[in-house]
Amino acid sequence: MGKIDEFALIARFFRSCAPPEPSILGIGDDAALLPCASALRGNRDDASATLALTTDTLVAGSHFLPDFAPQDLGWKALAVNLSDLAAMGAEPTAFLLALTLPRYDPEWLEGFAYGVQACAQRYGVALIGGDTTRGPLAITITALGVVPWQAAIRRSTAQVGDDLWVSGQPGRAALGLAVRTGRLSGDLPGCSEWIAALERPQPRIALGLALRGIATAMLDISDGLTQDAHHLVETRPELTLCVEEAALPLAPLVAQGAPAEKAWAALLGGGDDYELLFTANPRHRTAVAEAARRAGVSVHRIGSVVPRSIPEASPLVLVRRDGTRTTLPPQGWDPFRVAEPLDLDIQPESFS
Ligand SMILES: Nc1ncnc2c1ncn2[C@@H]1O[C@H](COP(=O)(O)OP(=O)(O)OP(=O)(O)O)[C@@H](O)[C@H]1O
Ligand SMILES: Cc1ncc(C[n+]2csc(CCOP(=O)(O)O)c2C)c(N)n1
Ligand SMILES: [Mg+2]
Repeated sequence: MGKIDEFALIARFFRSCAPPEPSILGIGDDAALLPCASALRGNRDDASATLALTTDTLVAGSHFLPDFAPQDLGWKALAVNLSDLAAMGAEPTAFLLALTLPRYDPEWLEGFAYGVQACAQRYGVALIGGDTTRGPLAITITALGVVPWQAAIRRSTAQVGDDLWVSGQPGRAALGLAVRTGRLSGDLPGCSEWIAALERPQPRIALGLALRGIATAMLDISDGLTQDAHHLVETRPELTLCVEEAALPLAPLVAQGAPAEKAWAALLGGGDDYELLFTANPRHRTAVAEAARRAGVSVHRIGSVVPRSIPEASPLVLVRRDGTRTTLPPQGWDPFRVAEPLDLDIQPESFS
């Protein structure tokens, strides 16, 4: 295959099939939005109820290592889909499960089903259908949620002057993967937490719901903080996101024993984290903190949205501790690029 990334591929081959219908939100956000006079969740009379729909695949070797426990795989396959609903501020309802299995292995299936069930129960979603076939191991889940059309939090609606926030501790999953592949020692104090982030991600459903009416734009950072941050301004050439180095939650990873350079790379471009990246007006700082407290998740204010000075200026800028600025390139996961996930071109100030 020639050199192309995932997003260029979708734009080139699939955009033309997208609905011209303005009442549908199609390709380009974490989930599609399909308005329907819905009977779901008792919203029988609520014509504004909208379905949020998303699908994600996990493929052996590409998304998980061969020794990944089936229970964890079941949990993660559902959790990564629910994360895309969380990123819209949607309430998850149900899911479809398409399984491709190399062989019938009841012991493996029991573990996998147990993990799916645990995640489904935790987030109150029902399995309503799917498909089962034979082939190389792959799991595709399609998740459905509900959100009033006006309440859905899109990627493209950040405002000049907004704060930029991130939930939790991005970088842990990439460090967990580095431990699992022997690139980091398994004796570091943070290991069990990093591996839990990799194997049992917690979709930020409660936070997504609590941020309705507060966040102006949002997405989940499955691919890596800087790469996904670029998506927030992809359709907004008049905006730049400024990320303040001093505000990034790097210290907790280092305190847990991650070598500073690896912690930095994992934080900015590791991916597989499923935290929420969002913007909100500064007058909502207390409301954001309160939403996070209610959801039981930490949030960090890591930067702001500013006007892009000239069209060629960078969509994403790192503001160093001394106030100097440098372009932040999109770093993160791309299934069509094979790269060492913890190698980054850009270094924190202390080692450059
Ligand atoms: N083959 C495809 N055809 C049509 N749309 C697609 C296709 N693949 C992806 N998309 C759409 O492109 C957008 C970006 O896709 P992507 O899978 O990167 O979503 P994401 O939320 O950024 O990442 P993740 O899958 O890691 O959650 C989404 O709106 C998705 O629905
Ligand atoms: C063996 C192995 N290799 C790589 C990774 C990292 N990884 C997998 S999926 C993903 C992001 C979302 O993917 P997608 O956009 O394809 O849904 C990342 C960063 C892993 N966990 N295990
Ligand atoms: Mg997403």
